[in-house]
Amino acid sequence: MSHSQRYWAVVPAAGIGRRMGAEVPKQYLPLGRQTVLEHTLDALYEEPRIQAVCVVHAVDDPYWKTLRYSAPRPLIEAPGGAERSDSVLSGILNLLTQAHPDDWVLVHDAARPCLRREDIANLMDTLTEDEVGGLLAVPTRDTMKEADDQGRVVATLDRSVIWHALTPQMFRLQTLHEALVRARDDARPVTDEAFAVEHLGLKPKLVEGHADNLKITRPEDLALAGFYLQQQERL
Ligand SMILES: Nc1ccn([C@@H]2O[C@H](COP(=O)(O)OP(=O)(O)OP(=O)(O)O)[C@@H](O)[C@H]2O)c(=O)n1
Ligand SMILES: C[C@](O)(CO)[C@H](O)COP(=O)(O)O
Repeated sequence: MSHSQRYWAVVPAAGIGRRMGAEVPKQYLPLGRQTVLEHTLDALYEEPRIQAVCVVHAVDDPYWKTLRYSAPRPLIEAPGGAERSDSVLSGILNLLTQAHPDDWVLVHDAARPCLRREDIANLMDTLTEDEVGGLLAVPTRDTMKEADDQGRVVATLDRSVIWHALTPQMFRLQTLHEALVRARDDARPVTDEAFAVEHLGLKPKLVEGHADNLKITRPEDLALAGFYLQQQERL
């Protein structure tokens, strides 16, 4: 690699939180004295190798401007899209105006505030010389069943090969750009970055993280996130 490698982050924060069913999008719900999104940003800025964070928020988002977040390093804004993958692509396009295509980007959900410092560092250390990139993930713990359309078990799966995909997901900017543009042009829905990269014929690396890096999705998840932040002495 001829240039010195740099690391950027994209935080998709343009969702409406339909499954959460709260009065405000879940990234703006309070967890102690800060919002979910501010805890997430704190976690990313704690990693000194990340030189700037691009927050992707909805164009008409009235909540973003009410935050009084003081970022310790550059914070870039980009407009959100209809799906998560559209929002991530918007962030990538913004970064490509100022970054090198071979720079790394870590995409991390706004709704995952409990990301551990050591998990980001481990992801970066593991992948920095990798050809493809990869993602934090945790192996499944339970016995896994495959169902038919009647909700009846048709198979018990080999759980040793099944992982839960978490974020951050870390790829080179040009790889992720190509993957997301191709997914968009093929009208293929992709629920995470790795899914898009897989369709380029590449194999993202799974880096084991921790299950406390949960995504706040349903109402009961908020209290659990508060508990995990307390355990990490961040609340
Ligand atoms: N069009 C979208 C949809 C989602 N996200 C972000 O992607 C992350 C993970 O998505 P998810 O948990 O599905 O969030 P929501 O779309 O807000 O939730 P729901 O599907 O329940 O509406 C969240 O940080 C969310 O803000 C985004 O930036 N742009
Ligand atoms: C990217 C993600 O957080 C990985 O688990 C996830 O795919 C987000 O979307 P979901 O529809 O809530 O699974």
